[in-house]
Amino acid sequence: MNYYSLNKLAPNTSFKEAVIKGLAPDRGLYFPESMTPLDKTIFENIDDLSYTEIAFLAIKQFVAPEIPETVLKTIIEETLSFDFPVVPLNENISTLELFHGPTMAFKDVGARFMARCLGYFNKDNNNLVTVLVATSGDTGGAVANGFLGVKGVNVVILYPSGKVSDIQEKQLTTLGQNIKALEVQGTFDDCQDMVKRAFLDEQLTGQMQLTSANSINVARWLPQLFYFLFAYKQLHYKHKNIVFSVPSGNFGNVCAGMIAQQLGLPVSHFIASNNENKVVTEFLNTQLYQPKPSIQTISNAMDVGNPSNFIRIQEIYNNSFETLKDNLSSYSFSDAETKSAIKEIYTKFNYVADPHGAVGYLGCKAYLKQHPDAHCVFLETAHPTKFLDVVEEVIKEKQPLPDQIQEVMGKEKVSFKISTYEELKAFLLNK
Ligand SMILES: Cc1ncc(COP(=O)(O)O)c(C=O)c1O
Ligand SMILES: N[C@@H](CCOP(=O)(O)O)C(=O)O
Repeated sequence: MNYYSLNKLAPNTSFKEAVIKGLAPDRGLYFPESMTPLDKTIFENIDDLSYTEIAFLAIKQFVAPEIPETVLKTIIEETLSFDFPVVPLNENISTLELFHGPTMAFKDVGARFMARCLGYFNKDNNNLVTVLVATSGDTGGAVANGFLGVKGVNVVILYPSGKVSDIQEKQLTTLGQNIKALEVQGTFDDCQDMVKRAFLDEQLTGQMQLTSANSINVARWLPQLFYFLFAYKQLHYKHKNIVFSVPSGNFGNVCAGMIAQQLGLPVSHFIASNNENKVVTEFLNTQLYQPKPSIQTISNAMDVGNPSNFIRIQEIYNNSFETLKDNLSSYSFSDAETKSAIKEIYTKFNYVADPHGAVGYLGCKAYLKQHPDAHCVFLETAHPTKFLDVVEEVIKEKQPLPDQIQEVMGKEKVSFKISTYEELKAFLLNK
């Protein structure tokens, strides 16, 4: 598959080059040149297919021919070595748990898939690749874990100081080896801007091969489409009118769901559920797209004021506002509403949700008011214990710590403080 830049000022490129570059030279995001819908029988016979078979059939067109099918099968098997259960809450609402991976956030799949693709592309050369990542909380930990010890790859993670949870910070600052963490005095958007600026800096790109492990990288973004197929496999026999409520920040996840829809997944609608960072909610109400500085909330991984992937979403729907509105609704919720939702989910359904999942639940409720016949699946994108302070305060109960979390708790944080792009550049050049 070839990819084109959404800024349309750079040459089209292969999957391999798109993964190694991350962002196109014109600063555009890469987008697949074509998408062939999957054979209908795949959806008809989905019960007979395993998760790895479904994932293989869905992604192979995007990575061929650079990743041979036998290699792809191994990459997928290693990537998907944990479960993706759907838990029903009532007749109209289920949750898809995406936190059973090593860092207990949905980013694990994309990070593990991309690390293995890059490892494969790098196996025969000695060129060192530097992976730059901006994180508002979860991407950093997942990328640190997924890329730890990958030959020929150094990872530099930028995170906003004081704006990630304690456990998230431990996950991204304690692994050592080829993983370095930079603590930025600023917001997630500042981190993301610095990363994007580095890709354009010829002094840097002349001396090192830089790539991104944020969802701007197609190998990080596209595997997220698996989740929607896995949910369908578990629900299709019970519910016909399935909609997904996706807690959204950088909009990579909901956009991956839309790719699954383009591949033929019978899903009738998407809901982008937001916290107070609501540029897309406002766009759908006003047709004005106005990025804003991000606001700090208790669903911190969604504190994004200028979501990278919105441009891909517009491309999927041919930049038509009407088509977009037919396929996407968006709602925004305050921290107080999110806390009430955590409480409600616990008291009504005896289920402990994290603040991001709780925003997704609220999105379901808002949508179901207008569409009572739908079955809404909200994505539970991180494990509640990653946000221990908030969750325990709301449900007033101590939560047991899963092994993955206990493992990092006692480790020592190592980070380097920076405030400006110049400091990032100096760090990269002196490394
Ligand atoms: C727990 C959690 N929920 C939701 C999101 C938002 O996902 P996206 O950036 O793909 O919109 C993130 C971060 O990406 C996250 O870590
Ligand atoms: N919410 C993310 C922000 C970055 O999103 P990405 O999907 O583009 O990596 C985080 O947790 O870091």
